[in-house]
Formats: sequence, structure tokens, C-alpha cells
Amino acid sequence: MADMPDSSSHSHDTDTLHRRGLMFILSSPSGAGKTTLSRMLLASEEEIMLSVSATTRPPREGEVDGKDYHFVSNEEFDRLVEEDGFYEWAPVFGNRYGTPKGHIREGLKRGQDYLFDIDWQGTQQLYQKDQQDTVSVFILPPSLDELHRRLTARALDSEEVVNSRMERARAEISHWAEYDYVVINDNVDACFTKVREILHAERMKRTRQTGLIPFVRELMG
Ligand SMILES: Nc1ncnc2c1ncn2[C@@H]1O[C@H](COP(=O)(O)OP(=O)(O)OP(=O)(O)O)[C@@H](O)[C@H]1O
Ligand SMILES: Nc1nc2c(ncn2[C@@H]2O[C@H](COP(=O)(O)O)[C@@H](O)[C@H]2O)c(=O)[nH]1
Repeated sequence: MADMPDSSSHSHDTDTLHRRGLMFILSSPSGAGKTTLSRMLLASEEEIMLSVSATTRPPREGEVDGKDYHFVSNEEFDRLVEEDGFYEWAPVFGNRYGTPKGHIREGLKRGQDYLFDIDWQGTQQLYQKDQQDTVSVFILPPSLDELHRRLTARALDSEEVVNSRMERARAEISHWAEYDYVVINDNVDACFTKVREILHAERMKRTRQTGLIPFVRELMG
């Protein structure tokens, strides 16, 4: 290593130039696998934080209040809407779901990434509010038969709920072309690798790397 140039005199750490955070959205018809992929992403990426939605839907078995969702009453949801407490919200499957405002804007400036498991209505609203920080990925099932199989195998919803989600699937899939990326979730590991590659590439986008401006200035003298 003796003949390697000494880089210690550089005033920038070139591995950690400042960048803006991004809002990384995963959408899909119910049952295609976005919750599974979100959990895999959160387990493997330290720099991304889940945006925990509020919902009027009752918790499913195993879901934890404050971790999977903030489970709220209809009255509480009304109050949050009136107080302008949501970044976006939408009715889905007879319940209401919304992204609490929290500190997303400040976090993005600091370089914090946020993961959103939201539907096409919420995606459109985030795009309208802040297009430059938004990256959206639509997850498709390999077939509708497989989607039905996954919803049934998950065994968390009644047959009636599974059927109503299947009825909605075509309408949701019709929004696929509004997304930046589309990935088919056939093999979950292969799909996850693609989703993670998208996140990594988007982090490197020139317009997000705000630290490049002072770096290049210094580089050029
Ligand atoms: N590639 C895959 N192959 C087989 N099963 C899968 C695959 N991906 C996810 N699953 C399974 O399919 C079921 C539905 O997945 P998941 O709950 O992640 O879907 P979702 O899109 O988040 O649904 P919802 O919108 O209703 O929350 C789960 O039981 C999950 O383990
Ligand atoms: N527009 C929003 N959609 C959301 C939000 N949180 C979740 N969702 C979407 O709702 C459906 C159903 O979810 P489930 O957990 O009941 O199966 C799914 O498509 C989610 O992506 C939100 O805050 N805003």
C-alpha cells in the first residue's frame, strides 16, 4: 500500500457527500407482496425509515399499533383531516388511510429516506406535492391466479375481503404506467434485489447529491 497516493489531506469525505433524502413508494394490488418487500428493505437498509400510516381499518393478527399502522377511530381520523395533519390520505377498501405529516420535509433535507406502502391515490398526491423527492415502484403479481393464492394463503382476511380485494385488483393495476418503475414479484428474492438496486441508483442521482456542488467547486479550484 506504500505507493498509494495519500488522500488524507482532502477536506471532504468522498463516501459521505451530503444528499437529499427521497420518498420511496411501493404500491401494488393487495397481496402482490409490497409489505413483504418493505420489511425486507427495512431489515437490510439502515438509512430508510418506514412512514407509518394512520388507518381506520382494524388491526390484523400480529399487527402492532405504531409500528405497522397507527390504528385510529373514524372520529380521530376526521380530526386529523380537519387539522391538516396528513401529507396525503385516501379511502381504500371502505376504510381510510393517511400519511401523517410528521417531520418528513425536515428529514428529507437532512438526507433521511422514507419508505411508503401506499396506494395509487396517495402516490399521485405525493407527486403533486413534491415530485423531485418522489420515487415510485409498482409491484405486479406474476398472474391474477397467483395473487388470489397469496391473498388466501396469507390467511389474514375473510373470503369476502379476499374477493373484494381481487375485484379491486384490475382497477389498481390499471395505474401501473403512472409509476417510475415496475417490477414483477415472481421470485421474492429476485424482486427484492431489483427494488434495492432502484433505491441505490436513485440515491446517486445528481440532483439529490447536494454535496457535489461544494465538492466540484473545490475540485476545480
Ligand atoms: N414472491 C412471492 N411468492 C410467494 N408468496 C409471496 C411472494 N411475495 C409475497 N408473498 C406472500 O404473499 C402474501 C401477500 O404478501 P403481502 O402481505 O406482502 O402483500 P401486500 O401487497 O402488502 O398486501 P396488502 O396491500 O393487502 O397489505 C404474504 O403471505 C406473503 O408472504
Ligand atoms: N393512500 C394511502 N394508501 C395507503 C396508506 N397506507 C396503506 N395504504 C394502502 O392501503 C391498501 C390496503 O392496505 P392494507 O394494509 O389494509 O392491506 C394498500 O394498497 C396500501 O398500500 C396511506 O397512508 N395512504
